[in-house]
Amino acid sequence: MRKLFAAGVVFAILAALCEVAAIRLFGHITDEVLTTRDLGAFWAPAIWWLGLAALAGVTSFAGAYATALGAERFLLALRDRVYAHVQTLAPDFSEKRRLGDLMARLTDDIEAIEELVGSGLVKIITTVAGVIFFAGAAFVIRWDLALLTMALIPLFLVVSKVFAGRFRSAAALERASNGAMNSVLEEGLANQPLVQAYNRQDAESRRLHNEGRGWLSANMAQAWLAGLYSPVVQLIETVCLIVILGFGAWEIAAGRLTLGGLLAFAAYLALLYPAVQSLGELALTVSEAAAGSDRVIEILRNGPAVTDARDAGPTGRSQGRVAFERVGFAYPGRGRPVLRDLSFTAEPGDVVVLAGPSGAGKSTVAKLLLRFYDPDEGRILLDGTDLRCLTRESLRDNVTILHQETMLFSGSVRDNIAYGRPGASLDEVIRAAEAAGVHDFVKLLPQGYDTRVGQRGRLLSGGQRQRVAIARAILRDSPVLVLDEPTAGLDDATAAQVMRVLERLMAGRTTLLITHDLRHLPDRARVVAVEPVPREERIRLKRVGMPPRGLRGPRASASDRAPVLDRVSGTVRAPAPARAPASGRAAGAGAERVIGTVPVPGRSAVSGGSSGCSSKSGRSPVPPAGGAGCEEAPASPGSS
Ligand SMILES: Nc1ncnc2c1ncn2[C@@H]1O[C@H](COP(=O)(O)OP(=O)(O)OP(=O)(O)O)[C@@H](O)[C@H]1O
Repeated sequence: MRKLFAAGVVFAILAALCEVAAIRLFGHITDEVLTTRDLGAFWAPAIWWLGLAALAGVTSFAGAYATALGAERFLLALRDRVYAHVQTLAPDFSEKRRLGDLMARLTDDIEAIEELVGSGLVKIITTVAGVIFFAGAAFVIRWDLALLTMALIPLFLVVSKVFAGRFRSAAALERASNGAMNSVLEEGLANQPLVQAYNRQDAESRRLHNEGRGWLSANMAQAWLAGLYSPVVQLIETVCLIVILGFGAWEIAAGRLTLGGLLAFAAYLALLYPAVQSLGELALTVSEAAAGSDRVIEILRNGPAVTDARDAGPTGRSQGRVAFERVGFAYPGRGRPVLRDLSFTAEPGDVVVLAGPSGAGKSTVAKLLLRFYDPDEGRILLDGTDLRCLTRESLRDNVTILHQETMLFSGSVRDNIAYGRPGASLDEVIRAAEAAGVHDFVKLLPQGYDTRVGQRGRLLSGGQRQRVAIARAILRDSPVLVLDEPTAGLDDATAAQVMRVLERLMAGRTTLLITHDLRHLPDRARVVAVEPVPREERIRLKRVGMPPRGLRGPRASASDRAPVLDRVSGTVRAPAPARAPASGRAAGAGAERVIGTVPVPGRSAVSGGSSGCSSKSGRSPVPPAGGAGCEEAPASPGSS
């Protein structure tokens, strides 16, 4: 790209030099041919002039092409870079923002940066070079006239400076309102079924109109400034030309300047002043570009919430032993912790159900397991290794999450299933689809596996989308599985059907099942209740036992109803024998039971030494908060 920009500069300078030489020839023709009426002296300079014009045409085309190519490549690379950066940030980054605004930053505003540092830079260099050449040539003809010309140039610069400041504010407003307008469009289109079902079409149109009005007035402010700028500058230019021509006429009358000299001088000025003027316009473009670039830089300033430690290593295929050891966590910027002293273990083949009220922090457990964030206290282990000692890529290769809201892309059914394992063959896709119960309905689709599923899979039913996502997870075949509310909102029969499909997926894997719904749990399920952290500095740790399915209910004996106890690290131990659920709460499933109350340990209680990355024990002492023994790579903002 740099080479292309350099070539653009060189060609543009060559073109400018050709113009300088052509004007010199014009002066020569005026003095040696027109004034002397010597036609014989015309042909040689005329042929040179033609040659120069052809060369100027070729070089200016080559310069423009090289600059455009460099600019487009720069744009492509910059967009890739910023998008790749956004993908390193915790998903909450985009969730907290308006998507339309984010997209405007990734498209229009990035283009503005290109204008600033790509083609803009080339334009600045070549315009400055043009100013120097035309001014230099004018100096050669008459240095005193040229000095007078130069003395008038600051007038242009003062005017452009005054305009540029105002233009930047207007451009910043226009960028922001463009983002706001895109957000309204994106939200309105993404939620179209809701908009129509709630008869909110007019309200949405009004919302767009209001944002559009803000955008319109910002654009008009820009148009007003740009429109005013040109006549003001042209007026100054005309004044300058009249002064120079008047002075030149006086010099000709005194016999100190030839007509050809004055005409060539005027021709240089005719190129010089527009060049100076376009330098001023560049100041406006730069102002506009700077407004856009501020918005992109704001994205780049956000660093990822976690980075790989310098000594982090990849893990191969994990066995799937997961352990949370006295984990405490608060979202960045939120003082109140979401999780406090959470401990549980899950062995390969286990199904650990994370149950608890809405907002208790169940999904946060999944985010911590995927290492979107690191815990503030305690640690999380995979096969006995602290997650902070693993590379995020290898960790995530071992964990598959099925989100509550099924996420599909707008490609075909096959594309969406194969997303779980890029490069999977059609046979593998079909096997996964069969296991997930997708194959039967896909056979009925017009193009089978090549049928496109529409934006976010909207052309499929909710249940079909969910099964495609399950097939994708089956194909991914990772040892640890996180299922986030897979049966939320489903009736009993459908929930049972979904759980039957999921059981195939869960077989042989470690599963964390986040749910409020305690129906249809597999026999081996153990329930860990996640409680909201109370405001006071004490925490009640709840444990829940799930009697095996089929043994719940009134006919089960007391021993049958004994909970399958979770292993608990820390101070809480297995409870006294279980009591039968009092009132068949939660559709007869094992009712929640508080098994212990433990004080929140002070920092000294949890800082019993550091495990270091080499520790393989899932029961090793809890390290100091935030330290796992791995060296954190510096999370320099914007440097991922
Ligand atoms: N990115 C975030 N930044 C700040 N707070 C958050 C963020 N995500 C979640 N929270 C807060 O953390 C708490 C726990 O959220 P979480 O989604 O883990 O709850 P949950 O138990 O999964 O709830 P539900 O059952 O309703 O899905 C909530 O109070 C929520 O508002």
